[in-house]
Amino acid sequence: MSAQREMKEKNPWHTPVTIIITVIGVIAIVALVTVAVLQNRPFPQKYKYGIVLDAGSSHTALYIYEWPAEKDNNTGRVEQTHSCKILVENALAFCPGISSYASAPSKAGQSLTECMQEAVQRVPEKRRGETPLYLGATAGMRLLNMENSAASDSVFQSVKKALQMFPFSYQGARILSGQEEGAFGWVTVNYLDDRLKQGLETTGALDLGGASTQISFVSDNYNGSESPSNSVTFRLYGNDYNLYTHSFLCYGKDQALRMTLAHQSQAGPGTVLDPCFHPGYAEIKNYSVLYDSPCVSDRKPQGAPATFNHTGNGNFLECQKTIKNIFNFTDCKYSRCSFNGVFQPLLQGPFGAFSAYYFVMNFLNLTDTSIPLDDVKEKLKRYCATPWNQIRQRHPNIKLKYLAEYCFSGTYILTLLTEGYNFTSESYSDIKFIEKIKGSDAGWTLGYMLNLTNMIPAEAPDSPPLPHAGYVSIVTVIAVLIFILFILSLRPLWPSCSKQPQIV
Ligand SMILES: Nc1ncnc2c1ncn2[C@@H]1O[C@H](COP(=O)(O)OP(=O)(O)O)[C@@H](O)[C@H]1O
Ligand SMILES: [Ca+2]
Repeated sequence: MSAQREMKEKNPWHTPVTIIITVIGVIAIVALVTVAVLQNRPFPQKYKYGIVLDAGSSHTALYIYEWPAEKDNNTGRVEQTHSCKILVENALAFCPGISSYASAPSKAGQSLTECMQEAVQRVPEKRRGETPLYLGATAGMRLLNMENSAASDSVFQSVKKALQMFPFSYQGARILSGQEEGAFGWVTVNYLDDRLKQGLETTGALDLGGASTQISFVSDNYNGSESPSNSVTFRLYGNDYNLYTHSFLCYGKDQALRMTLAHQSQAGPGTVLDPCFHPGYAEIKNYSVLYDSPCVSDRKPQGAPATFNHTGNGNFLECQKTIKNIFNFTDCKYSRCSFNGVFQPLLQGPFGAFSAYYFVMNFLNLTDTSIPLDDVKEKLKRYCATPWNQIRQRHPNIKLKYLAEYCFSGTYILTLLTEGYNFTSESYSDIKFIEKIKGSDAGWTLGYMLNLTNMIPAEAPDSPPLPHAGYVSIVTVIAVLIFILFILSLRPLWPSCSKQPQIV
């Protein structure tokens, strides 16, 4: 008995002080690691939302964006979660832009109701009040404003009244300048591609609408001084960008078609034999409708009846020649121009081409730009020469207006890119026809919202040096090391073998 008591007394592990220290040590380590884990654990994902209405010349679309609530300032985090196209009741697949309500402005606001109600359902109730809501109108409203500013104001009144009824944070409805439309399209594409935060080479943006078209890119040999009105500067994530951008009003594909047709109708009243429409295509059209646009400077031919026969003969080369008539290539007061005397620096790719560029080239199966340009033209030549009744049979579900115009639209796109912007057989392959990037539509809306909500900082944001998992691992390893050191530091007190008591 006395030997056992002696052993207990000599073995320091059995002293109450050591036991208490060890227990406190273990508790401290567990507490340290737990605090590290809990304190730095990522928050459960909560999202914030933003809504942008794109009031284009041909239709209005609503986009909802979301981003993690605690990371307003980081790139690549804002995503499109929903989009809604405004359709008009009783008019199957007919989606007019707000500018078409010039004669009945009150209906412009009403037309937005369905998509807005959908948005209410999509945004959680407690976020609605803080969700910014923007409406931006583009070339359709620019033209209406030029033609009849009172009608344009009434349309905006109606739209504003309607939007303010919804439980979002309404931030205004306005016409974007062509420069903004081009620049924000460029921001969207480069933001979604994660090129801005990483300071990578940027992608140019080509946007084809119905009433205007935009080209925006960064060119190394362009500093903005030659044509200041084409220059937009940004400082994003600590990088400076000097962007060239131009918007050609009236060179969207619907107005370009109008200008081409008006030019052809000047040949004489009665019939227009149009190489940009399929053989067998024949429609009776109104001169007054054709000439009802500030883009068309020509007048209805003298002594013409109210209508004309629009017939097709499907000839790509002739169509291209006809289209060239709407471009002016002669006057240029700068070192180089695209067309109509507009300055354009040397092209510098890559380029993303979206909106109608994509819709048209996708329909024509021509989005693959690794196909040589001559082969693309050859395919389009064959497509244009295909009789109209065959085209209709092949595509029974495509809206007839689009179907009738794909030959013109494809030819217009190739003419605009090669003759207008000076893309060559080589640089054509720098273009990518895109609809979406990582699930978000390419277009000006996202860039517009990022800009107005200050979500792209001028300087690179500070980020924690370690990710959460790394931080927790390091704290754990250090805690365990401290514990081991502590145990080792008790070593002099450890019982030695020689002192082992003999149990008899
Ligand atoms: N599926 C489609 N096929 C062909 N063209 C389309 C399709 N969907 C939309 N478009 C066209 O895309 C263009 C979109 O232009 P929009 O954004 O409304 O005008 P803008 O940007 O000039 O204000 C219009 O010419 C419209 O007809
Ligand atoms: Ca557009």
